[in-house]
Amino acid sequence: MLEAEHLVFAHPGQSTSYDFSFTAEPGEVTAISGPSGSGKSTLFDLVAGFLKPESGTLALDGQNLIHMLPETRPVSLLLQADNLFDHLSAEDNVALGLSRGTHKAEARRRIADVLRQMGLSALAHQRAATLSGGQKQRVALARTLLRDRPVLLLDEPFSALDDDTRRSIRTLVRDLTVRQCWHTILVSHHADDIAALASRRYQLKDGVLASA
Ligand SMILES: Nc1ncnc2c1ncn2[C@@H]1O[C@H](COP(=O)(O)OP(=O)(O)OP(=O)(O)O)[C@@H](O)[C@H]1O
Repeated sequence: MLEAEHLVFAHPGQSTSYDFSFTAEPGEVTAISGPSGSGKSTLFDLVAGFLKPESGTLALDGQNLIHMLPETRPVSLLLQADNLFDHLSAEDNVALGLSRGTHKAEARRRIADVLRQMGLSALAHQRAATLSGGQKQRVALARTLLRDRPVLLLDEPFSALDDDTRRSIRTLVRDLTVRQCWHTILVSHHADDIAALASRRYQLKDGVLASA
């Protein structure tokens, strides 16, 4: 279980002080919604380690993550767009999810495997710049699968997609979350995304999270 207890933070020069507490279970999607400017990105930055809280704990299965650097945290992040390097192929973007020192043959096998699982084998050598929005999110998810960190932060990942693509990427997120036992946290303004995916919901208002 991922558990945040009183993660307290204030941006310099801002009057709002955040005090975040929440839990996220493995194999489940936990949804967080709240108006623009309510602090959703701030919360993600605290979980990912880009911001340091003034106090509080953030623990995964009892291990405190607060002192871990962003690159070593058990966390992956997927945004609405711009998750890929446009000049690299789909395959090379996915390869960025591999840990350093993976043997070449093993790397090739694992990359080909996740591309196949995500239905992307035919696009492996295509430059990311030439992919559709849905294909790009699929490639980004393939990289996340290769990385396989237990916490997945999703910041409006479906917003730029048409309805059919949105549904198929949503299904992928749900299936991967269950299969990989990820603690997936979804920030979304869309009630239908939340209804389709979330087992647990929080509303962010006035700097705190309330169960919704
Ligand atoms: N680096 C910063 N320095 C000062 N204030 C900041 C900084 N980053 C964000 N803020 C402020 O903190 C508040 C919360 O911002 P945040 O981006 O977390 O909100 P959000 O809920 O993600 O918004 P949106 O839905 O529009 O993306 C806003 O008032 C914002 O202006």
